[in-house]
Amino acid sequence: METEQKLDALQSRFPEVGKDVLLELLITFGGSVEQTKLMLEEQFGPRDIKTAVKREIKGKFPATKRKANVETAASESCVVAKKRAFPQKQTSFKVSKASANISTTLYNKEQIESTVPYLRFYPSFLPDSLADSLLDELLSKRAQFKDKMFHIAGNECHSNHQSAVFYDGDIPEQKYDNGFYKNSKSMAQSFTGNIRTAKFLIEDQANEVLATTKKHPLQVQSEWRASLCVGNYFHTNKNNLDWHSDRLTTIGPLPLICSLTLGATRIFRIRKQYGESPIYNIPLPHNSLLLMLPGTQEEFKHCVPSLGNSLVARHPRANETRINLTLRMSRAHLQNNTPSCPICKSAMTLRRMYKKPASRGYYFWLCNGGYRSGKECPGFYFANLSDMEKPRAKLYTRDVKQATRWLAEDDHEARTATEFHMEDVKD
Ligand SMILES: O=C(O)CCC(=O)C(=O)O
Ligand SMILES: [Fe+2]
Repeated sequence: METEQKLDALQSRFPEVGKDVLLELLITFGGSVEQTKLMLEEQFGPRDIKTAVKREIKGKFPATKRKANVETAASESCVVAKKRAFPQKQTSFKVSKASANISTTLYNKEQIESTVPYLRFYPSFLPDSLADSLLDELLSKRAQFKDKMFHIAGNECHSNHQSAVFYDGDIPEQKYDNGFYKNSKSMAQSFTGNIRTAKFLIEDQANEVLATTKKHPLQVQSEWRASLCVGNYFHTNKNNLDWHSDRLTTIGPLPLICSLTLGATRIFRIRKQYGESPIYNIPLPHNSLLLMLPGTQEEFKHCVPSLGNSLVARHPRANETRINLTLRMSRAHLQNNTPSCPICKSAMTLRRMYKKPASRGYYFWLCNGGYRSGKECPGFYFANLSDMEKPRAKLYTRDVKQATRWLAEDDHEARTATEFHMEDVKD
């Protein structure tokens, strides 16, 4: 097929992507329409979905604005600020397949850890007095938790829970996730004394667990230190957090994330990113610690639903309010060397492909300009993370053979897929 024909074929499937960008991607993939299509589907959603579903999306998104890839759209509880073109119902499309699946509730440490081995669960983790005073402190800071603001399909959206980002020490110039959210600045705070005390106890627990696991070269090799804490404020049972996996941009591949719940008991849900996965419901009570071990963000999605029964128990002082703190370790060189978008120069977001077995596991950089400012841009690079720990590393490539890839040990489907000529690809 001639290049022009290839471009026409791609354009008919992805009318929202400009021809110049398609050409750039086609070159990146050595002229392979199949591989370019895989990558685009990763961003924009599959194109062979059933007509009914297609029609549903079409009706909701004008063709020019359909870039809001379904994945991203579903990843935040979105309340459209200005226009009503982006319906909240969109979320239900993305999860409908999984919702039809069996959902199982895991009530205790043994059930949680044996069913989802990527998780560790510790009820009543902090000393009671510390958990209570941390809860009181955060309740009193409610005004400092802000809506996350971002764009989907050109519309300004607000999350329907509030967030704050706490930094260990001074607030850095370079914000969490490279200022992914429009209001990253106003969400920034320094660790309080209580958060720092909790951090030390959580770090000890985390390092004890990590010492029992095999470290992958992409993981943090040193002791795990929480330098960053993302707080989520769920004022009532109506506040929720939709299906997502946590962004890897500043915390890197295979991160450990430690999640502490304070206040009301709500359901936390988790399911595999791909395949016919059951949904697991995990009630997280006050002062429980959930460790999401390396690989959890790569292989699973999680959410805190606002279903009527998501509130399991009120808290004597916080009532329906639940505050969640997720402690993370940012990787300085990764953050400093995030590439700029080759098209619009915005900062990019680090993600991992998972939808198709043949491309699953590749890390890639995606322009986040559209999400932050509303100006849509499909800028893309593969991620080459081999020099991630070096101060001035080039962490991107157009060559899939140089791209960093991680596959779960039990992902036989992807390990045996051939479309990407696996024997040529560095794992
Ligand atoms: O509130 C929770 O339990 C989960 C929070 C979360 O997923 C996040 O901050 O990314
Ligand atoms: Fe999360």
